[in-house]
Amino acid sequence: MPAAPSIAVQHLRKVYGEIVAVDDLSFSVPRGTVLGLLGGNGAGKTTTIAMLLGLLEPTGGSIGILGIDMLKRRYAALPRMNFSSPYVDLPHRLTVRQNLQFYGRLYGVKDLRHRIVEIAEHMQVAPFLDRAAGKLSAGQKTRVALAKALINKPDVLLLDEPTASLDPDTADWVRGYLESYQHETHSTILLASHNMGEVERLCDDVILLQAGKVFERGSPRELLERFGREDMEEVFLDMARGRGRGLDALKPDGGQP
Ligand SMILES: Nc1ncnc2c1ncn2[C@@H]1O[C@H](COP(=O)(O)OP(=O)(O)OP(=O)(O)O)[C@@H](O)[C@H]1O
Repeated sequence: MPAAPSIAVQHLRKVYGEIVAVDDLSFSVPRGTVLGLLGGNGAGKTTTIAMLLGLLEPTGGSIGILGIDMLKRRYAALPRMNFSSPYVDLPHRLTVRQNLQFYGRLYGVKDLRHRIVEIAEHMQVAPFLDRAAGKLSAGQKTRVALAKALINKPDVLLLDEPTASLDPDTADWVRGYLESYQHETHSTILLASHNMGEVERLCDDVILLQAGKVFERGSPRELLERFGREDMEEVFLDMARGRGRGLDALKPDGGQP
């Protein structure tokens, strides 16, 4: 029997008053793969990630992570997950070390002292472990957020703009790190990003989201072929400017009314 996907989302919906932020979204992510979630501002990426984490209650639909129903038993899955987001600040007054200790305990990390030293070295935050988190530069904060996201060696990692604010060299190095982490641990990553090079490099599969709905889905290579483009930046611009075909165009009637 094939293994259950690490992430299984069905008919997910989130409505804020008149705004439909996520509209009947269904997808699954097999274990050991990376899914990219792409979309313009307001497409519903952050809302989707917040629902996967149980931070936001869906208006409808279901979410399974590692075979666990997140709407009923999320506390069984959370210790094996983690996330980073530029929209969620770590407590400002605590030092980086105290933050990592706090989250490490929350996730029940064994031999936490050693793990903090290890991840601080990997994410190159060791020189400012004893500085208050609120007093770091934007790029330093991003690296601390990633250290926090990896503290429990998660099986499922949700990354919202993981390289935001990083200089090109550091961003490239972080992508390399995530690539090796994913290969070594066979973990599953969901990546929301506006960086198309990052998506092409890291993702096995990509969902193009528009107004909370799936506009297109495929591997970067399939999307490039389907759109007749050379890189994902051009694919993204086609979608944003209404030149993409969308899933309707793949239906036998070509989406004709
Ligand atoms: N708390 C809220 N109340 C009302 N509307 C909201 C709320 N949070 C998000 N929205 C709306 O839901 C839609 C999806 O927002 P979301 O933040 O998920 O988009 P996004 O794809 O992450 O965008 P960005 O790339 O700008 O981060 C937007 O129209 C947004 O204005």
